[in-house]
Amino acid sequence: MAVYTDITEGDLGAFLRNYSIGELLSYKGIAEGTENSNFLLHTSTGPFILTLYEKRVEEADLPFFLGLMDHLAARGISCPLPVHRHDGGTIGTLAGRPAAIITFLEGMWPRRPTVVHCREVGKVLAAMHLAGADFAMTRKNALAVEGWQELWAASRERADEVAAGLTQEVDADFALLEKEWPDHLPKGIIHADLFPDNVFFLGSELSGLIDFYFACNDLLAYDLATCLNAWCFEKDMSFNITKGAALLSGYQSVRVLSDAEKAALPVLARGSALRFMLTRLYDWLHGPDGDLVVKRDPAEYIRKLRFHRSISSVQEYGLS
Ligand SMILES: Nc1ncnc2c1ncn2[C@@H]1O[C@H](COP(=O)(O)OP(=O)(O)O)[C@@H](O)[C@H]1O
Ligand SMILES: N[C@@H](CCOP(=O)(O)O)C(=O)O
Repeated sequence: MAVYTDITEGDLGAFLRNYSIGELLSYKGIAEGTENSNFLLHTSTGPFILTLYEKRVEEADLPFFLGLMDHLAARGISCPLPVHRHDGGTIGTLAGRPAAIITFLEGMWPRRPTVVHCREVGKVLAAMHLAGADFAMTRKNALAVEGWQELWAASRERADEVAAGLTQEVDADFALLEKEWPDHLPKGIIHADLFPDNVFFLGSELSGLIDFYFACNDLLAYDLATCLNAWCFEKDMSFNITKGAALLSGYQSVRVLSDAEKAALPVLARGSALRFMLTRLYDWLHGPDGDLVVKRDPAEYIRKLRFHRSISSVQEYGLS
């Protein structure tokens, strides 16, 4: 993330009086991340994460996100737990933003994902899909095709400033995706942003998942396509088929893909690459700047989109 909203010690102290997490020893803003403002708190009972929810998070969705973490953790998926306040709730207000405290998850996200990481992520993604099956709440994906169109409408005019020819390329992507988006595939709870910085490892062991603030109900295979994009490209933007194979076989060791899901992977991966290119492009053109704000480069996803446009068979993703 970043820090978009700063807090004062006085406001934080008053906010913490609603919790039984001990005495505040220190706090600092976390520069990592993109969407919300996060702070690392140290109290006399240990470390915690304080999140102030920003622009893309609707307050009305917070019970879904926080309830999902509780639900998944109860089914064996390691993730942070929302800390309850004295009044039983998990959501308060700090510096004018909705805010919550979650437990601290040990581990580090992999800066250079390996084949082993990819296999582990495939397995945990499938396990999360199965564990989410009986979650009682639902949330529509705000960043499905309609949401992409809004981002594009707000950025299209200046897209060629970012990459020559982008306007024409993306218009063609929309024409294809609106026609071929597969609505008939298995749906359920998806993470929708399972990038390396949202998966923690202790050594080669996966220690847990964070950042459920895009989670929603959508196509399960779309979540897998997002992981292909986020985990299996090298720094030079070449697709690493060995990593793709590890991710897909890890996933299928827990949940087998149907033939229709396999066949849809190219269009899903293209749609997912478009989605991340568009949020990055929008933030690049319209997002706030600041010392603790790191903007992500849309160019990476422009190149991934070009790769997916060139795919002629799903075997090119490493599917055996
Ligand atoms: N529960 C947690 N335990 C440990 N570190 C966390 C936890 N949640 C967030 N962080 C830290 O905060 C950073 C940003 O969190 P993230 O949820 O990805 O933010 P955003 O939603 O703004 O992208 C992470 O990269 C990690 O360093
Ligand atoms: N993963 C997205 C940005 C969302 O940021 P995160 O810190 O919540 O993962 C991207 O890479 O564009």
